[in-house]
Amino acid sequence: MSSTSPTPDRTGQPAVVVSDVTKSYGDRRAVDGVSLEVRRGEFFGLLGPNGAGKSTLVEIMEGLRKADSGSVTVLGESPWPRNTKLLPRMGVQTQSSAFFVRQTVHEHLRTVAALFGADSKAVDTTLEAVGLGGLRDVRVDSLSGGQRQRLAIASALVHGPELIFLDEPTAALDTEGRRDLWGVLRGLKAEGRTIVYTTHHLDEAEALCDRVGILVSGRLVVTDEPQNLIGAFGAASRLLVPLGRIDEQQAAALPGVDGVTVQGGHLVLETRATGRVLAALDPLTGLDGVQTRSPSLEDVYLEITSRQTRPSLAANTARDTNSTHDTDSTNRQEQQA
Ligand SMILES: Nc1ncnc2c1ncn2[C@@H]1O[C@H](COP(=O)(O)OP(=O)(O)OP(=O)(O)O)[C@@H](O)[C@H]1O
Repeated sequence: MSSTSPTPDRTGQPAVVVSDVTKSYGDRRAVDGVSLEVRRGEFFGLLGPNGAGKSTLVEIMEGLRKADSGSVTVLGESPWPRNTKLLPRMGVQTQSSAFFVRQTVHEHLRTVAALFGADSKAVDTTLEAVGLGGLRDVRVDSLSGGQRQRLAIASALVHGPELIFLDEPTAALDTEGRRDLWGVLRGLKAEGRTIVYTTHHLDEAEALCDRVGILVSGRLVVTDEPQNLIGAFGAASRLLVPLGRIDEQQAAALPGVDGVTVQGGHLVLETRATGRVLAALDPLTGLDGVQTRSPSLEDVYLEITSRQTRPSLAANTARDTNSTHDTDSTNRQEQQA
């Protein structure tokens, strides 16, 4: 999208290195000993429930907040105290991005581009990319919430930064706007840029991210590729059987079925042995109309976050993952056990 491609990295250093970072607000521990690395060119998603510490952690990486302890390196530099050398190399969209509200959309973005010494031609291409081309002459204070969000994203991208931080960039967007932004983000990754973003949309994280990290109560519980997490946690598949074929008790008694619920017009059979259950269903009901749903990142996320918030299971997860720090895939087998 941008005319400026990121300078190829010849150092082999990760884009971001976070080591044992801690941050409290009063007696509330928002980030609790987090360590992680984001590789150059990687699309990294930070996931977690409300209040888990995602924004605080991202703002520490961006140099907008000071960690209480631990260290952070961004593109080989410390982002704190405010490091002006990093500003042209980073794009930042926060949940409270500031705007020049009396300017038009185009004037606003031109001002932002000028602050970074960016090419003014990038203003038009960036507005088009985020779907604001038709609103260039509208005043910022007349924009809807979703349109402002697009402008905040445009403001983070207009100077062609090599590392982009986006905090819930699709939160206020409609379905079409979300899908459009996915295209923009994929384009940025294809240009070799590194993206660190937070989201509550698990389908989006699964579709876009090379790796995700899940934060719960300030602690990084796991970090891995979405597909690896789905495999490692052995989340259940679902078989949807039209109602009236078999009853709940019969379904629950089938070998390999872990649970049965009724949803809409279907019995939903949870299983980690799809083939066995299909083989058992076939002689009873036939397989016509039976649908199979594979486990998703959302299933794994719900399993991990509920384990962490239920004390007895949290103890198991802490033991299984060996450490609550950057576990990556190394402990996958233990997690499964
Ligand atoms: N400026 C602040 N002053 C005091 N407490 C804060 C401040 N910012 C965040 N917190 C608290 O720190 C914790 C982590 O907040 P943070 O915004 O980082 O979480 P989050 O994961 O980004 O949440 P969300 O998904 O709701 O945006 C929360 O308990 C929040 O109430």
